[in-house]
Amino acid sequence: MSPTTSLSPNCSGTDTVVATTPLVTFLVRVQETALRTFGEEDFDPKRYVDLSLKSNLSKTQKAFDGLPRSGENGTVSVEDLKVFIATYFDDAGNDLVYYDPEDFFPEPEGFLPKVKNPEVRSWALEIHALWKNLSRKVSDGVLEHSELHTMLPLPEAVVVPGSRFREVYYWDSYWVIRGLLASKMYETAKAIVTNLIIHVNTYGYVLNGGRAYYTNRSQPPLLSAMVYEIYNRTCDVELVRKALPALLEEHAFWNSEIHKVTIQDAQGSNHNLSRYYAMWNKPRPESSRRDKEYASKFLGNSEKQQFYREVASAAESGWDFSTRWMRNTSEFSSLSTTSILPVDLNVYILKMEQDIAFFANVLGHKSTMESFLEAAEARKNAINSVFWNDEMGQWLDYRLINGPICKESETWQACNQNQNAYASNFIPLWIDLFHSDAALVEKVMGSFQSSGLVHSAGIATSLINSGHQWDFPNGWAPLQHMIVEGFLRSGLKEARSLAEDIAVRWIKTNYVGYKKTGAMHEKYDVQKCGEFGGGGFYKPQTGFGWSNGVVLTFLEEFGWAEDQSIDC
Ligand SMILES: OC[C@H]1O[C@H](O[C@H]2O[C@H](CO)[C@@H](O)[C@H](O)[C@H]2O)[C@H](O)[C@@H](O)[C@@H]1O
Repeated sequence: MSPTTSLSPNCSGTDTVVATTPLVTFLVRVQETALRTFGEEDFDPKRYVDLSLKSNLSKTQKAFDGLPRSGENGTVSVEDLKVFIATYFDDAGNDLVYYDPEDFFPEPEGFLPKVKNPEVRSWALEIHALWKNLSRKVSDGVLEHSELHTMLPLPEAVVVPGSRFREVYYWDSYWVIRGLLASKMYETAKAIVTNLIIHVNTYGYVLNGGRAYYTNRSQPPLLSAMVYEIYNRTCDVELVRKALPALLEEHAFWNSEIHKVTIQDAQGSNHNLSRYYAMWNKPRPESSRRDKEYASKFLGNSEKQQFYREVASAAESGWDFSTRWMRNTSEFSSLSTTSILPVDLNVYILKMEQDIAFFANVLGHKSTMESFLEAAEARKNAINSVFWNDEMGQWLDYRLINGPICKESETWQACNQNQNAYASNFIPLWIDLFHSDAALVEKVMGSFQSSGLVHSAGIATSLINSGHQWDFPNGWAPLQHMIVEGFLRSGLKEARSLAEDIAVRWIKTNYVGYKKTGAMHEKYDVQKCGEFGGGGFYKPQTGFGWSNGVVLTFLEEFGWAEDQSIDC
């Protein structure tokens, strides 16, 4: 699955596409047939690209082509398709087996010492026990016959987000790991990191998720942050030794020609920043019909291909989908992810640079340490010059004037900062380079409190109710966590109490939602305590890896007093 590249002047690699597997291509045909046969109700396209073959592909394809068809569309009957699927496939999810983590104890020693309230403590233990439900190993069948599966082989245990997300996800794993550390499950945390390092060693980057159809893109790059947190708790130098070469490779990926953009500031200095850029220009196999539906608005083939790249790049951002990536916030087909320099992505890469310098120091690699300290300093300056808006007291995404078309460099213009309020405008506070500046934190805190993003049940993703899941009124665990941790780590008294206030609202909504539905949810509605979120192109999911991780992390940090109410 090596990248195929054709070069255009000053624009090398921007039409890069990573080929998919014949199995994925075939499963998309089965998926399209299933939609025609079974209809829209309860149809999840991802289920079909997650099916495993019982025997070889050509035999299965032959049987599929031989199914009796009727009408203009060549519709297969419900009965025939059901029998075909049952005969030739193992159901989605059979390619992973439940795994009993050896480091799981029902009540680990030193678990959440600050949680005194018995009701909250027993709920926290239930959340902790969910790690057992979500722990998996790739089955032996996948390891022996990978050509029969879209699941990619990985040797170690993983923790999946839950429900339809039956494989490891890149950025989800950061909050899963934070929760595992609160649960004292250090070996499980290391196993996840080992798998993600294998992704880098195999593909050159960490994949969006552990499936063949995710090989064309990554996700918000938080591998260094995972290693950093584990090292902080375990002092495992061997993990750092194993991770460092992979992190150097990952850093090169995010600074490669397709991702790197140069902006010249008002003073004439050049700054390098990164963008999301998926190596794919077709419908996403896991959501092919929706992608095609929107692309049908475009007439030309090259416009369609560009649109599909914008869709896949939005999936790479983890914010799939959001008005953040749209030129016209009410028009999904105006998606232009690759023309945007995102604040949060550059913060993650800046953290990666700092972490690499830290790890290089641990291992005594002086010149690597020095060059990454320099890289971090340069990116910090770039973030300040391109994203910071002093009047608003926020960092704003920057829209490229020339769109995705490549140029040597572009000149910065204030009007290209996106002034809409997004939770991502506050993510820089998460890292110490920004939260250690007290005057800056005070200014950003004021701006955050008057942004309209803070609601009774948490921080909204945006102010725009677009129907997309990374917009109002949804709140997502990772965004709550980074903003809370940023304020908290500033050390300012007022910022700490703001952080605690938001964490308490978030814990309550998760708790009440759990009591009402018996489940932890992927996202929540920040307007109504105890309600889960909606919108987007798939049904709301439960499980849920990062929500569990953030609740445990918040409870570990802030605790819960004996007499503190947990109700909304
Ligand atoms: O199937 C559609 C999309 O699903 C994923 O995105 C969402 O779930 C992920 C797992 O929790 C999460 O990491 C992401 O932020 C969510 O928006 C997947 O990552 C997409 O690539 C996929 O197209």
